[in-house]
Amino acid sequence: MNILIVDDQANVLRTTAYALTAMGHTPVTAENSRQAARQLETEKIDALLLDVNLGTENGLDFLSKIRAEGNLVPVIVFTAQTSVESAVDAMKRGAYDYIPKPFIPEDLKQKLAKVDEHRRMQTKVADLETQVAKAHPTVMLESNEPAVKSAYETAFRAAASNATVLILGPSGTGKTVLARAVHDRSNRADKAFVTINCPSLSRELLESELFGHVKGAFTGALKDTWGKVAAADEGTLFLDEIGEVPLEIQPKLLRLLQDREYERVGDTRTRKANVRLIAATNRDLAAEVAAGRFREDLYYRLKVIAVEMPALADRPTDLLPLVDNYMRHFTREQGRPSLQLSQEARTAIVDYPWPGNLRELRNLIERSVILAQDNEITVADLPAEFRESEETSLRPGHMVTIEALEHEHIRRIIAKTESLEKAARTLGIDTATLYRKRKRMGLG
Ligand SMILES: Nc1ncnc2c1ncn2[C@@H]1O[C@H](COP(=O)(O)OP(=O)(O)OP(=O)(O)O)[C@@H](O)[C@H]1O
Repeated sequence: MNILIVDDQANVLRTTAYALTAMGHTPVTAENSRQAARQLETEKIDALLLDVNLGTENGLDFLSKIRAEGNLVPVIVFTAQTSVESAVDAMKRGAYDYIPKPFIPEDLKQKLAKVDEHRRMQTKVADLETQVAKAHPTVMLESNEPAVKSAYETAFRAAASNATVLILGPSGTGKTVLARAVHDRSNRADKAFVTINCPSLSRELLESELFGHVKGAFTGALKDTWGKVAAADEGTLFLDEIGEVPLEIQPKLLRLLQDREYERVGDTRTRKANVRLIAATNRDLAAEVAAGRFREDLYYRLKVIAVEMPALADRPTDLLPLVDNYMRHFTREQGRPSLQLSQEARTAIVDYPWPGNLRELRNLIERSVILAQDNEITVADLPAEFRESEETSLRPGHMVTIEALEHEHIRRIIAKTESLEKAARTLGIDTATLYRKRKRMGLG
């Protein structure tokens, strides 16, 4: 942790800094409240050690002041051995803990370990809160599709390393969910997972959002800030839509990847950040490189471990398990445990091309569960595009050839069943025959 020590006695500053360094922390020092305030503004401070007696100043007044400004940094107060009152006063004013002076390094170490644990819990809670807010249905990370299985396997094998993972694929295919799953399987799982959505910000804002800035760096930079790179220190930074990062920022990302170094906007001091990067894009990065919109060196650096999430239309055998997964989740969430999906509605879902991928499917199931009037979701409960596809599709009794009907029937049964064996059993033919038919019809 970066720890600020505030004490007016130079020897205390020196020995405490020495002890902190030996414990693996980075000490920063200040002799009075003015210097301390400046350090809090310019440095990323994780904990503060504050002496009650700061010469002519009272350290506890400084504590009250930073709390009034909304600064929640954990503070451990140095109190005189005999003064119970100042310890009580310190706790009342928002100190995290106190330690009587002189102290032995072991006591300080234990108190700091508690602070560190507290910080971790705070990050975890913030993280869980965002997850809950997004109300992710139970994520399904199994698949019957070889392409998806291989994407998951590669990504999870790389999870334990610090390697950058690039996740490609159309919008709504689960790139963010996969990035999160990689983080959860890494040895950084108990640290922060920080997301930055690149296209939603202008170049200036994106740069400052990533790296932070110093006061006055640009119009509107009213105070020093720390960016998401600093927030993700020791954890994972997820760059969503990296294909849209402006060319000017790309070299800075490359430097962060290669040297783990960066500077805040308007700052000359180089800082280190131990972040693991996961990036995603729905753009064809090779084409972006060819068009001169994406740096080739960054592209090669990113694509060392690249996985591709296919469109939902290319995952036919995953479709119904995903539907059942969402049905379970939303019927529970909406308190409608006996609600079912009718066979016709299932067929309409199988027939639909799913341009919006998993996101569209999730939204459809959520909407249907909320709106269904009886205990069954029927085709009539689905939006118009599903009913149209049902009416225009090939059905017995429509003016179509037997071959076209057979083709359509086989396609749907394959899409609905988990294996070719099961499909063959449903169709009443043997697997080898189905295999041949499928090939001839171009369904495999
Ligand atoms: N494996 C999964 N199991 C269940 N639901 C999933 C899964 N993956 C994604 N989803 C759901 O699909 C939706 C889109 O997922 P996600 O945001 O990860 O896609 P994305 O590819 O990152 O999209 P975009 O490119 O638009 O950012 C979310 O609502 C998510 O809950």
